[in-house]
Amino acid sequence: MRLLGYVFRQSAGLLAFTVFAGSVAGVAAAGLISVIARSISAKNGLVLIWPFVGLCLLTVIAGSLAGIASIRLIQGAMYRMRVDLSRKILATRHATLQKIGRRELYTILNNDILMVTQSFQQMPFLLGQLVLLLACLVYMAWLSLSLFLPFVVLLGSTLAFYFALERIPFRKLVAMRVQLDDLNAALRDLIDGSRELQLNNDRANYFLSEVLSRQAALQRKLANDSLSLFALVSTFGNILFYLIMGVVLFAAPFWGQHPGAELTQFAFALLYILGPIQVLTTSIQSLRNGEIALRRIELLDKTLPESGADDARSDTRDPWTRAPSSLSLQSVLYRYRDELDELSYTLGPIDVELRSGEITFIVGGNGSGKTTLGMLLLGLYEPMGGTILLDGVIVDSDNRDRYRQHFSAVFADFHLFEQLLQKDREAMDHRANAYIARFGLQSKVTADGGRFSTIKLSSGQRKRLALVASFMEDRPIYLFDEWAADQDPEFKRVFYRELLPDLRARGKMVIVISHDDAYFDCADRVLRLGDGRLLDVEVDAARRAAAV
Ligand SMILES: Nc1ncnc2c1ncn2[C@@H]1O[C@H](COP(=O)(O)OP(=O)(O)OP(=O)(O)O)[C@@H](O)[C@H]1O
Repeated sequence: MRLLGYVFRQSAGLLAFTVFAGSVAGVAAAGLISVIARSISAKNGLVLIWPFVGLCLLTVIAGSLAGIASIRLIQGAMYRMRVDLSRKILATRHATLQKIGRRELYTILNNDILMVTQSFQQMPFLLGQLVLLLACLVYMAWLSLSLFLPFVVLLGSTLAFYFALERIPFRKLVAMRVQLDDLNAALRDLIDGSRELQLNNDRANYFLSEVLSRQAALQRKLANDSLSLFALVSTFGNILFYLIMGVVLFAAPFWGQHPGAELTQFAFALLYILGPIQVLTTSIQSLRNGEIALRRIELLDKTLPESGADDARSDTRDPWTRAPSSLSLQSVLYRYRDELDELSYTLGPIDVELRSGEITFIVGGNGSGKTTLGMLLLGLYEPMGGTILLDGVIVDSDNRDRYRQHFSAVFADFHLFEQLLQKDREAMDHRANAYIARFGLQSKVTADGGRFSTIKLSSGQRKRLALVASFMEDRPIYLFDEWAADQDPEFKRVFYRELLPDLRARGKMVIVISHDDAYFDCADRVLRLGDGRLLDVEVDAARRAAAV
């Protein structure tokens, strides 16, 4: 039902057509049974040949149309589900995404959507079988009400019993899906940490036997338990059904007169509906898988805000029409909470003002809060206290998305896109190739057709390419988090002594998180953090250094 509900919301018309075609196929198949059953007891069975051929054709045509329509319906629904979720993820606060966790997001986007697709895909066939079953029941009632009534009561009780029993393997299936997150985390560790593991066989063996195999074995156990139980429940259900057939047929002579032909046709219909019943009971497990996956997707969907609910999208009114000249933090506070929702770290309160045409360094020891302050400045974290003002305008959830559009950043754990992700590819290629040459990468990579020719480069080279992408954005405010950490001495000098002053000369506000104390003199202002507090603000560092 959940699955049908979702598809219905996506495209009611196509769903109605699928249901209609599937039902026609089911009714036609039931008509075939009636024709075959009648031909067994008819004196001249040949007269039924045209109805037989016609119903065969109708079953095939309606069944095929239902199949094709359902494929389009489901693929369309899955496409929209993927795009909607991706859009919502982009509209979600970074802190919320961090809380949900990468592995959960990956499992939902990869595994769960695929699972739902597979589960949906059999819907029209199952619907056809259900309609066939219902049509056969109607036919059986028409054949003999006195045989049908005890049969239908027994069938109803068996089905109720079956669904009560089926809750047990269903619970195991839910546990299996929950554990899949842990298995996927181990698999990601295997892939991301393969170098470290290949260097140390003892660690690799421990990882294989104690981490990965353990998770894989747990998944196997849960799968074995749930699938075996499903198979048992299904077989049990089928046997009960045979028992019902036996009870109805053997006991028939004891409750009323039944002509031979009526009994034969009823027995034939009974045998025939065994097929749809078996199909429906054995497909329950796959439907349940789809249902569990869809629940995870819906849960994520609810956790993520409606488009624009977290931070209004940038199509809202822009309070900043000119390039900003000042960015102030007033008593800004941010707190991390641990798994138990207890406070684990506090940054701030921080009061500081940054200006355009200035280079500001944020310095301090590991864990002093530099990156956290950077995230607050970028508008990727929302302050838990205090205010951020850009050109005197308070940044809030109505304008935070607009605010973010003033920044370009290269994070310490940056992500390098192969595509330039900008329109007007030709002009962009031209600009990108100019930066590529300036950053000394022209022999390694080119920009062509809106993408880099390769991103398989050394880590320092990849970082230079990330700088190309950042410079291409041409934003009024730049933030670099330990950008120069893995650059050779020559390019480090170029970065601090040429590129940063160039940006400053172009009126940009430049924020640099750095441990390179040899270059602190490049800054107009140095913010020194210690244990989440702003210990010191050194102003005019660059000018004083030049004067010495
Ligand atoms: N996602 C997170 N969840 C919980 N706590 C975090 C998280 N990220 C950082 N912290 C905590 O915040 C503190 C500051 O981290 P931050 O990354 O801002 O430091 P940093 O000064 O940039 O350090 P480094 O120089 O090592 O990059 C850390 O001590 C850590 O305990």
